[in-house]
Amino acid sequence: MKPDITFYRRFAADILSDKKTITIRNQAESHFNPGEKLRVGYEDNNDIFCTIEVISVVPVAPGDLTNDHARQENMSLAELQAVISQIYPGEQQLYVISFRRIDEC
Ligand SMILES: CC(=O)Nc1cc[nH]c(=O)n1
Repeated sequence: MKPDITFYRRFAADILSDKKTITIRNQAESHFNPGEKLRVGYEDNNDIFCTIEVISVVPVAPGDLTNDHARQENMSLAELQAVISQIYPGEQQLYVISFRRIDEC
């Protein structure tokens, strides 16, 4: 079965150990709703590695990212800003998807 959302493989360990509890996405992936349960897969092969429940989806401008966002990504703010500008160059509107991991697969 296809995942509902995918992550780069390098983020999987942090998700599975509950150190990463948000993901920042663009409009194309802002359609999730609180309470929705999502199958989570690897970006490179779509293999599913866990399930998460969406807690909230909140708009954020890249310039408004904070240390609190970085802590929830298990990164420094400088690392988070670099990752976001690499994945979403030039995007002015992003969305913070907060989640809790339900289980490993
Ligand atoms: C596949 C993909 O886009 N993964 C992302 C993007 C932004 N944040 C994140 O945690 N994972």
